[in-house]
Amino acid sequence: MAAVDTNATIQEKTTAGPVRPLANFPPSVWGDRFLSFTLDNSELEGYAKAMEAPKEELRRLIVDQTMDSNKKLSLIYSVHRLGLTYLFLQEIEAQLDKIFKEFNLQDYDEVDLYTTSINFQVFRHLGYKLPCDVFNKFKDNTSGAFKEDISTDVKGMLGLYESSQLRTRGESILDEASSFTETKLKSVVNNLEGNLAQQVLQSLRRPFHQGMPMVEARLYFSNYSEECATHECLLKLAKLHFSYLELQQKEELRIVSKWWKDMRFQETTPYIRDRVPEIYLWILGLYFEPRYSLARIIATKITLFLVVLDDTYDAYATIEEIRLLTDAINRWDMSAMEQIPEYIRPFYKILLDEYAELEKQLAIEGRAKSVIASKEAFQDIARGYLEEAEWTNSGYVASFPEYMKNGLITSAYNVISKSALVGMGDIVSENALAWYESHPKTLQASELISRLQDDVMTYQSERERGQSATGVDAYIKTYGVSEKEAIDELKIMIENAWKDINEGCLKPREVSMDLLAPILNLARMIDVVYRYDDGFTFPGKTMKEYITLLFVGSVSM
Ligand SMILES: CC(C)=CCC/C(C)=C/CC/C(C)=C/COP(=O)(O)OP(=O)(O)O
Ligand SMILES: [Mg+2]
Ligand SMILES: [Mg+2]
Ligand SMILES: [Mg+2]
Repeated sequence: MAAVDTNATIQEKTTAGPVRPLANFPPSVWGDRFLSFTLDNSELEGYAKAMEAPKEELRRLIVDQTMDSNKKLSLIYSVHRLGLTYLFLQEIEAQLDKIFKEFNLQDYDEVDLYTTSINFQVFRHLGYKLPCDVFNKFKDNTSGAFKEDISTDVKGMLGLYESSQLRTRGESILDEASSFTETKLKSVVNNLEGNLAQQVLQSLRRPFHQGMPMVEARLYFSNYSEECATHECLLKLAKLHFSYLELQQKEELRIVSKWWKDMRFQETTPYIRDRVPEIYLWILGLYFEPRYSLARIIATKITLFLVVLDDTYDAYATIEEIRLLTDAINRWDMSAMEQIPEYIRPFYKILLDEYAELEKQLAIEGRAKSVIASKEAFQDIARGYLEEAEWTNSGYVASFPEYMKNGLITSAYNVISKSALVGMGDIVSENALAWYESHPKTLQASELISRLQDDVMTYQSERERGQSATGVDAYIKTYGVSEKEAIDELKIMIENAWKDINEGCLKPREVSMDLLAPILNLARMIDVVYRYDDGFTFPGKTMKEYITLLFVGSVSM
């Protein structure tokens, strides 16, 4: 082996500057693709106008007193799966209040598994805790296991599988149902055909409850054509609604893409993950309603700041630089510019300018507090990222409880959910903000899911890059178990956190569902991005598929 020329190596080291934990992240999948869209407002208004008639017709159907309750629930189910609930929320809740009040278990004695599961899903999705006892009759009284004969009822099994995702703690029949139905569906899926095959494949890949609402609505429209065709007005409204949303979302994506390009992040901090469409998709996952258009743009920008921050701390800055930047973020003052490294000054200036602009805008509506809450959460996560960096720098492996205390912060779900509130308007009242500030159980559960699901999917590459703190390694160290056992335990914690979110969304709720939805949907987006791999660092699968479905090509229906 040739003698190593130590002089050259030493020489290289001094001119090349400090050693940096570079990650060489894969480049953007999309480049400037979404910059060229131009919104035709008259086209948008045309869709809005065309929606009026089918919307009125559907409203009449929803309030129709002569309709049988199971048929009514089945219609509401399709409305919900198509993402149309928000257009009829009062009417739907009035119907469900009435039917739920009349509920008694005996009425379900003769109802088949599929209808029972549709009813169960509608009630649970809309916040009514229909008892899971409605499924008792499908279990064998002696063995206590699910009756084998239901496993030939594929639609019923599929409905039971989707129903089980809505379970809360203590509903053991649904714990069993989830694994029982998943096993059965996997064993038959290859022998199925047509829509039913597509429906089973779709749910096995990701159940509706863990999916991204906007995408799930499109998939339901494609794979449940029979259910969507029960009423002409439903089909018509769904198509027009998708067309309307697509134009609005393409315009929002253009706005944030142009902003990102104008801010020149890719030039000033080239080491970061260039993921603008992916982060916009993530925020779209929180809420797709047209009224939250501005909110999506604001939350996308702040979450893009988080990507710059996370990648700077994880994949570029030295520990000294991290300490200086964290202090500057805590000081939140332009005078701190001179203390931070040259390369991160543009980011710091844009960060402070953007927040100052938001605070000014929201102060006009008397709602600057939501901006301040987001800013304080941003300072909090910078301190959380510094803690991780200090552990890595010293090689310290935190205990699991210590890791999780910091990990709920570095999950970023506190700062993102608070940033999502900024543009939501008057629904974000003082007590809504106070509830978020109280760090409620539902938010903690969403943070835990984000932190631990990400760790399960990224710990190996982070370990290779010398990062000492991940949930997996902290768990192994604290409880002296194998890597596999640690991961299994983390997955159980994630499953239980889902049950807490499901519980938190049931009536009587602490706050309106409008304020809970971003938290629930943030947990859903973790499933979308990290169920099978690190879908954010490597966005060529699910995220690419979803972005293509929603923003590439027109609504072909
Ligand atoms: C943690 C998590 C999934 C956050 C989701 C919310 C979000 C979009 C945060 C912005 C930073 C980011 C993309 C972290 C995920 O990658 P990573 O694996 O580099 O995050 P890590 O450095 O915190 O592990
Ligand atoms: Mg990272
Ligand atoms: Mg990080
Ligand atoms: Mg990670």
